[in-house]
Amino acid sequence: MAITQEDVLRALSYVEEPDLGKDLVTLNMIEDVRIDGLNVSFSVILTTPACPLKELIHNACVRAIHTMVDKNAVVNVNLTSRVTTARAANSAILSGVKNIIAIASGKGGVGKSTVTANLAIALARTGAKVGLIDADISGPSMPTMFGVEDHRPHVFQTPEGKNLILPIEKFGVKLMSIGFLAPSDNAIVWRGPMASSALKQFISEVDWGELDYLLIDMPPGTSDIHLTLVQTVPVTGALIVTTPQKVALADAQKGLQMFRQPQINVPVLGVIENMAWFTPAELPDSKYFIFGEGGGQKLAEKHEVPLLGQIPLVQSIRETGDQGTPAITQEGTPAAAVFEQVAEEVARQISIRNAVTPRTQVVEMNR
Ligand SMILES: Nc1ncnc2c1ncn2[C@@H]1O[C@H](COP(=O)(O)OP(=O)(O)OP(=O)(O)O)[C@@H](O)[C@H]1O
Repeated sequence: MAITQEDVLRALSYVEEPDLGKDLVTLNMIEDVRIDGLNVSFSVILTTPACPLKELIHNACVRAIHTMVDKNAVVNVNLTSRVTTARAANSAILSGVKNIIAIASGKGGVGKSTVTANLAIALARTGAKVGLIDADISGPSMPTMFGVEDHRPHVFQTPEGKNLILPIEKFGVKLMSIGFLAPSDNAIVWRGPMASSALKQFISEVDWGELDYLLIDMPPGTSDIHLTLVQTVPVTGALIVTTPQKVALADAQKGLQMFRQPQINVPVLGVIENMAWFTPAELPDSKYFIFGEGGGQKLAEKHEVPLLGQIPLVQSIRETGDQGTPAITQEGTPAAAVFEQVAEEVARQISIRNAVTPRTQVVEMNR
């Protein structure tokens, strides 16, 4: 008997998206079903191009067609993606941006900027449209890490007469940094209100265009800038970067709790443990837990959020950052593989958040 579209959809209605707990047909993830004799093809629209479950979903689809439709069918699954959003369709601010992600740490120097830079590039390399705001006034390091210290963003005028800044583009990421506005030895001027107004400018006066993910590298601790951010845009979720060290964890917890305060109410997507162990280049299989062991896991468990990854302390991560070619760009290296995995986990948690958690509200200002 000839295979029909109904046969195919019925079979695929038994394939579950493991994270979202519903089947692919109910989730409207199947499109473009074509049948030609025993040749069956269809598209599966994933929630992110960085989906770590790609292979699993692909195999489950093929198995479902072979088991429930025809064991001799030649199945061609076209995996593609449309990044989900929990933002309102008519947002006035950052209207083309689907997900706004704050990256925070409690303590300074835990590697938040290093993690953010690698994460942004890793997401862009999967095919996602990615922007990055460096709002870290304590030391805006993105221009160095992206190798664009000497670049200055151009300003252009829209047909409506509004001035817009064009972000710098490198490694497939659109970048704006406080570091582009003042030489690094002037960093001290970026205290308080000036930094907050720079962040607002980056949000409303930069031509971000369409983005799947806009990452915002926040200053360490909890500051005015954090409040400015949540009062200006609905933040999709926050990532907390920490080392396993006790003092870093205590500060990371404060940062995490700030986002969770009822009046702020930004979902915490998970914890990333950086400098989880030291691995010398000449002993790639050795792990020295110089900042303690398991701290990120404990923090994640305590606050019931996922541990999104553990990044080792390796010399090449520091060196490549200083050289303006972050570790993720060094294809085939263990460090690049770690950041790829972290990026997949982050994208996965954003998709889950968008499916199950209500939209974030902008925090009202109390004057
Ligand atoms: N996993 C790692 N392995 C080796 N070096 C690292 C690693 N992560 C970060 N570093 C290095 O540690 C230093 C601090 O990192 P980074 O500037 O990213 O931290 P930060 O938390 O953003 O700091 P700040 O408090 O200034 O915002 C940098 O020299 C960076 O290259």
